[in-house]
Amino acid sequence: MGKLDPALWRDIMTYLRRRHAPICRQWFEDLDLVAMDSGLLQVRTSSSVQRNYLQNKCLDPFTEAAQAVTGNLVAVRFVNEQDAKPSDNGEAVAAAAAKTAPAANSEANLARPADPPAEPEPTGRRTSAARPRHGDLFADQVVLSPDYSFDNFISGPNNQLAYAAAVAVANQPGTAYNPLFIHGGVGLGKTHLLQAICQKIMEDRPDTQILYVSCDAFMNQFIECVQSGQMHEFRHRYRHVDVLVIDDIHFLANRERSQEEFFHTFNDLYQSNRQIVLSSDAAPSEIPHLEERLLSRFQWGLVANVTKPHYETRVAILRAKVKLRGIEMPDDVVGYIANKIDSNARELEGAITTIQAHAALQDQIIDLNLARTALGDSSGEPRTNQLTLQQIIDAVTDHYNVRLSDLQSRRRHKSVTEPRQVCMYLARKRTRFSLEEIGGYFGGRDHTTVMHSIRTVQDRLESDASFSRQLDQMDNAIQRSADDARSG
Ligand SMILES: Nc1ncnc2c1ncn2[C@@H]1O[C@H](COP(=O)(O)OP(=O)(O)OP(=O)(O)O)[C@@H](O)[C@H]1O
Repeated sequence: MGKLDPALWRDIMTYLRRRHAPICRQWFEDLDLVAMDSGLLQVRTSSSVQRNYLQNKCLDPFTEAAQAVTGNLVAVRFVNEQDAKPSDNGEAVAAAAAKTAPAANSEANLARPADPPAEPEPTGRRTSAARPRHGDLFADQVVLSPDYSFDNFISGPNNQLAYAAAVAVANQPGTAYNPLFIHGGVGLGKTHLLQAICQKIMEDRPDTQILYVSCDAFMNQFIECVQSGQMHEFRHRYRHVDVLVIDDIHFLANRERSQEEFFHTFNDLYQSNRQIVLSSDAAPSEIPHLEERLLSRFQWGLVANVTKPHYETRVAILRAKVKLRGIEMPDDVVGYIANKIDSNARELEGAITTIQAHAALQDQIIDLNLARTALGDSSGEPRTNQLTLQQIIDAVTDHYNVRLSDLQSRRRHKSVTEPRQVCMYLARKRTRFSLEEIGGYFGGRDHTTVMHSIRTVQDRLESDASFSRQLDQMDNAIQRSADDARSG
């Protein structure tokens, strides 16, 4: 084994902070360089969650840093105590699965007595801990983020019930609230709470078998298993766990066969007191075309809503995120961001990333001036690349030859629904209006309808080249009119 130069790790960390600041976290300080042998650099982490996260999300920057600092073609591998001392008693092995954008987050902690101990591959993108049991069938797994713990969650009036219920479920899975159903708009912490539940249970009860998947993964696996005659494997996977966590369950809307299968999965788990945790962008009663029997089951336990954070909570979230990243941000900058962005925590985080990137590029400390410039309003004016809703409406109504009053009406004919959906999609993409605001403008529709419209357009863009060209034309027309407005 090669002798370890103590400066090596320090230099790697310095390189990462300079070149890859957004990925750096305070908990990186707990990482340790344990071996450097035959071109393989081993970094010890303090948990399997950290190990899987780093191996899946941060391998490239760490490898780049290690190669830049050593000048050699080294590979990096993340390990933890369990890798050093493999267990043979069939204890739980963490397997990962979650919603990094754009897919949903989900992590599994599957007990697999017959499996070998988890050992990440040095250069692979997926840890063997995340290796599926049945070939590639269950491979669409994502990774738990060490950031998404209860300690890092800010509880406020907007999420108190959901937070308290999540903690109760994590402390007593299967007995506190079953199912726990958390719903709310985008970026409001639903996935964070789901992952925090998983991590707490993994810490306190390592033998618990947890399966955490996105609803998309559930449905895709179901379809594949039906087609390949592997329903036995599918049912074994979903019905032999202690805790089943499914993110974005609203995707079950309109999916009759998936709903049917989920109904039986639910019953099986529920009847044997196993915990079910679900998240959704809408309350059970607002999920379109959800079978009555599922609707009532979703309401058996606790339904908790998360809403937009108030100013004080936004400030606290910003402070927590800044601390997690190990950066300095003066109070006036925190206050400025909290004032400017009132939509959701994801956007608050995005603002921190933008400001951090500006500071790194200009090699400056973060202050109010830099924050204002970074967020695009040094003059106090709205951002220049921001479009107005009217510009979008003009382009879309021109293209489809419809009137705004049609789009705002209750009419559901395709000649009206398509331009309405396109308007909602473009409004969400090109303006800062919230889902609620957009829905309100287009005939008092709720945010779930807007979400549904956006998804419909996105799906079509992927499968219909002619539609995609038309959307490009409208987008170009909108941009031209915005350019004209600016120059005129
Ligand atoms: N109360 C909170 N405290 C700390 N961080 C939060 C809080 N709410 C949200 N966040 C952070 O905001 C980001 C987005 O949260 P998350 O992914 O959980 O949202 P979501 O409700 O699942 O949204 P979506 O429906 O779009 O998936 C995450 O980084 C999360 O840590």
